[in-house]
Amino acid sequence: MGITKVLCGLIIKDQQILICRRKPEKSLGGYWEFPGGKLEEGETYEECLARELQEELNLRVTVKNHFKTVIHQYDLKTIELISYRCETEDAVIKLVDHDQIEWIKVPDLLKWNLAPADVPIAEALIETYKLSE
Ligand SMILES: Nc1nc2c([nH]c(=O)n2[C@H]2C[C@H](O)[C@@H](COP(=O)(O)OP(=O)(O)OP(=O)(O)O)O2)c(=O)[nH]1
Repeated sequence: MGITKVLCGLIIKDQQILICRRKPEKSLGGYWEFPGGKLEEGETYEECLARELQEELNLRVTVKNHFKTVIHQYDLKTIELISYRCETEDAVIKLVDHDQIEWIKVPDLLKWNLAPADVPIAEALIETYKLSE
């Protein structure tokens, strides 16, 4: 089986980052993640992320720089999780694939039950945040 490419957005606003909890009926239900989704054929990474964030949260974002890519093997599949920093002016979020969202401080990320593939991204973000202080 191949590797599924998944894009996710690191949306930081007023010093806080957005995390979303996957609905219980979804794969990895109940885990917190950086919102995003699977790359479709013919899309660039930036197009995929902008589309997913619009569909899932009704957020219009500007996709900024690539942050980190993680390859993670779950029991049933392997994903390549590609994270980008994103910015948004929108304040209102609509929930479609998630049942809860939180804006949290970056140093608190590991206190949440993150999807396993997201943990190395969270760790790297925390390190970057420490250096920038
Ligand atoms: N969107 C997103 N997905 C993530 C993250 N971390 C992580 O392991 N994943 C996994 C969950 C899903 O298996 C896959 C993304 O697919 P999706 O969000 O389109 O969800 P889905 O339920 O349609 O996917 P599936 O697993 O049922 O095929 O990547 C993350 O931070 N963001």
